[in-house]
Amino acid sequence: MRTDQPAPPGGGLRPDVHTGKVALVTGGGTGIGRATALDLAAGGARVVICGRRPEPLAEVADQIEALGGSCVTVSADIREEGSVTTVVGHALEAFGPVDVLVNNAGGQFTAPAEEISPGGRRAVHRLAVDATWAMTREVARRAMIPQRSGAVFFIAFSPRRGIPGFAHAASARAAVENLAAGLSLEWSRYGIRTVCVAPGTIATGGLDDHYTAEDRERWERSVPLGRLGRPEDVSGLISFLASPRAPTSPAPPLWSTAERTPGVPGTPCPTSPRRNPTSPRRTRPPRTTHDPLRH
Ligand SMILES: CCC/C=C/C(=O)SCCNC(=O)CCNC(=O)[C@H](O)C(C)(C)COP(=O)([O-])OP(=O)([O-])OC[C@H]1O[C@@H](n2cnc3c(N)ncnc32)[C@H](O)[C@@H]1OP(=O)([O-])[O-]
Ligand SMILES: NC(=O)C1=CN([C@@H]2O[C@H](COP(=O)(O)OP(=O)(O)OC[C@H]3O[C@@H](n4cnc5c(N)ncnc54)[C@H](OP(=O)(O)O)[C@@H]3O)[C@@H](O)[C@H]2O)C=CC1
Repeated sequence: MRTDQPAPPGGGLRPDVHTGKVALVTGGGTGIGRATALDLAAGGARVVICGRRPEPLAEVADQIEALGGSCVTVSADIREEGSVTTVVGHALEAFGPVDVLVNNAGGQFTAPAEEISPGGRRAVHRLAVDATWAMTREVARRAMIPQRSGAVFFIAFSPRRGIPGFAHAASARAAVENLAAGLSLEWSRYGIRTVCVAPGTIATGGLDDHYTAEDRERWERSVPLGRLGRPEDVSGLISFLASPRAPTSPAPPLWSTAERTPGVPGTPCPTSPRRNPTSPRRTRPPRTTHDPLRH
């Protein structure tokens, strides 16, 4: 099978596969979230996307509408108290009950574990774990539990055993993965499926902005296919799993789009330059290039 072909639009699914559904994608303005919003819309879903910056959201909405779909954007920082309620309120008001929630918003910096401050760890967990749970609970209570159906997606990391430089972020995703597994058992009584997708390393703007070319080359070498994944690899899987074709009975709660060679002791931390080099936080001790796992 050729693996370098462009991904088919809509993940190759029928253009009416999601007709009548409402999907909410957090972080839907860029990368994996953008591809997911486009794929779900290509299948006929009406889509709500949120993120902090309005510009990328507007671009995605324009793209969806140009293809004949419907998209509402909500600019919000979902870590802030109240913003989750606002986002869900907008979704319900615009399109009615949400059928598909994709908890995609997330991010982190990389640093040797011992240099991650409590505030840095907290910043990452507030987004990956707390905001994700707040969004899931809000959508479940206001839409999915009352209508006794729904599909909730979570994004984890692969490899799943821990990643050097990501002690805070990988542990946050482990929490999310466990949440998906627990909810899939608990909420099956409401007809709600909860699924965790663990992408490998996916070539997105987020990856380009936050990691060096050297990190990227090393990641590419670690992928058996020899190339990074595409956002459409992940969005196509999510679109399929949100469709009626997806397995419904005790669905495996974790799906992986790619597996990388697991980090072995000695794998150096990726470097993560700050986006704004004039940031006052640059005054912290320079990040070392030492290998935290090598004695
Ligand atoms: C397989 C895995 C591959 C995954 C790839 C992807 O996910 S690609 C997707 C990639 N996309 C993304 O990753 C999305 C973009 N990422 C982000 O927006 C940020 O990384 C964020 C999620 C932490 C946002 O947090 P925010 O706006 O709240 O940040 P803030 O500036 O207010 O700082 C809060 C705390 O964090 C600390 N701190 C921050 N940076 C560093 C650093 N480099 N070093 C050390 N520490 C750092 C900072 O000092 C402070 O702690 P303190 O001083 O109070 O103790
Ligand atoms: N690319 C990869 O290799 C992998 C990515 N992932 C995860 O997949 C998800 C998407 O990543 P990717 O597309 O690569 O990266 P991006 O950085 O492009 O996507 C992150 C999205 O989340 C939004 N976001 C971030 N913080 C907040 C916030 N506080 N409130 C609302 N929205 C927010 C961002 O928009 P804005 O900045 O405007 O708020 C952005 O649209 C992330 O959770 C990432 O960690 C997981 C494994 C691998």
